Amino acid sequence: MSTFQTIDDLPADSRVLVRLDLNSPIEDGEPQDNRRFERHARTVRDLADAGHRVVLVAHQGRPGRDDFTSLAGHAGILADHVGRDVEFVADTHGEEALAAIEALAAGDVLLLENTRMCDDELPEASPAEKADTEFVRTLAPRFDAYVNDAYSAAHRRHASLVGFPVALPAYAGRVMATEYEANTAIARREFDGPVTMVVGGTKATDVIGVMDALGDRVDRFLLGGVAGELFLRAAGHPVGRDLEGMDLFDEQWEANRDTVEAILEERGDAIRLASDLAYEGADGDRAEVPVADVDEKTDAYLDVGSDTVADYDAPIRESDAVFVKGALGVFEDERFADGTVGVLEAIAETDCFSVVGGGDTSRAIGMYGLDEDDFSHVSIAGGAYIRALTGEPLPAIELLRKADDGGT
Ligand SMILES: Nc1ncnc2c1ncn2[C@@H]1O[C@H](COP(=O)(O)OP(=O)(O)OP(=O)(O)O)[C@@H](O)[C@H]1O
Ligand SMILES: O=C(O)[C@H](O)COP(=O)(O)O
Repeated sequence: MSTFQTIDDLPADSRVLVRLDLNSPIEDGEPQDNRRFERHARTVRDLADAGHRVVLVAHQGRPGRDDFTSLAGHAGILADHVGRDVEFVADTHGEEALAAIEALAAGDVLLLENTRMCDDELPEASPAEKADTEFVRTLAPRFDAYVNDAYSAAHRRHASLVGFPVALPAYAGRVMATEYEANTAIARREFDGPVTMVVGGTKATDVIGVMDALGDRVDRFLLGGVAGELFLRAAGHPVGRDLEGMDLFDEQWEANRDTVEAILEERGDAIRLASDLAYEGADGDRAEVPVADVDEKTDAYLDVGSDTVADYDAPIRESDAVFVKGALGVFEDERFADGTVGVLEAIAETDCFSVVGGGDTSRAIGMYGLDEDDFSHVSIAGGAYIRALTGEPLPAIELLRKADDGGT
């Protein structure tokens, strides 16, 4: 039995309310196209092609932040990916929204306004409390079913994520089902051979928490990025100097020092640290230094070095599964992309099960001409991916699961 009821199980001619995650980078006030649109388009297209009436809800940013804006621009980008019109109404659940929902014909697609513009959406609360908000009580009776495709927001207990599945029969969309299967594979430990995790990026506290929680479900951790330098510090090397204007190292070092030292002590054999690092030399070019030669914290290291890339190659090729969380360097700058790209290339060349997660890190695949099809799964989730890796239940997903068990 599959974990969820999916959109393939929907009764014919349903009126469906569909939660997507279209949260995107905003530049000059406009949403920027990204993988989320492309992935969700498949769910929307399949629902519309099946003749359902499709109403979409999604969020953008948070009140008080620069990226908190209307979904008007998102509708056009989504329409291009779906290959159908996506009507937009600048209302979440008022008269205008209700009239537009009422007017839909079979196969029509309508996007409502940013859910976070509705006061009932954000404060986190229990599913029962969220189901009892005016937002959910007003919209739910207009639909036959609720579809959750917003895997990457499933760690939030917001009305559109946990309220509607209490009020309506709930189904998983294509993105939800695919992301769930791939990202929980490591927690379910469904591999016979070695499992490797590549750990990097700037959110050291998050990834160190994952390393701690995963314990021996992972055989080898290959480290880089900020987390990697914190482990090198714990091993006695004076690294971890911030670029001007950043505070990535000292605070995260204080917060994680005990955990890092404990992991090194307990799982030292499983941890591979960089043997060399790259920095910006006096002439502006990439320069490298063996970690053993670093005796003063004078340079900001922006990538792992070429010996490290070579060291990480064999463990990747010997693995049954490789999970990536975070970049090994500042790959946005071509001079410091070797670590991230080298590791991704090695993974792409093997036929192991591979998952690349994190919005930033997965951008490197397109930037450096790698083929997404060479990876088993490229996740569009950030916080939800981190939690899924360790098997932590995500509230919105638990509700879909209960629906499959016949509960509410
Ligand atoms: N040594 C370093 N110093 C500063 N930044 C670094 C370093 N190594 C990697 N990075 C940065 O880490 C970023 C990617 O990691 P991040 O922790 O943001 O995670 P992500 O998992 O890709 O994304 P998200 O969690 O935001 O979806 C890249 O943008 C890269 O520039
Ligand atoms: O972009 C994301 O990671 C998700 O949409 C969750 O957004 P949030 O962190 O603002 O809740």
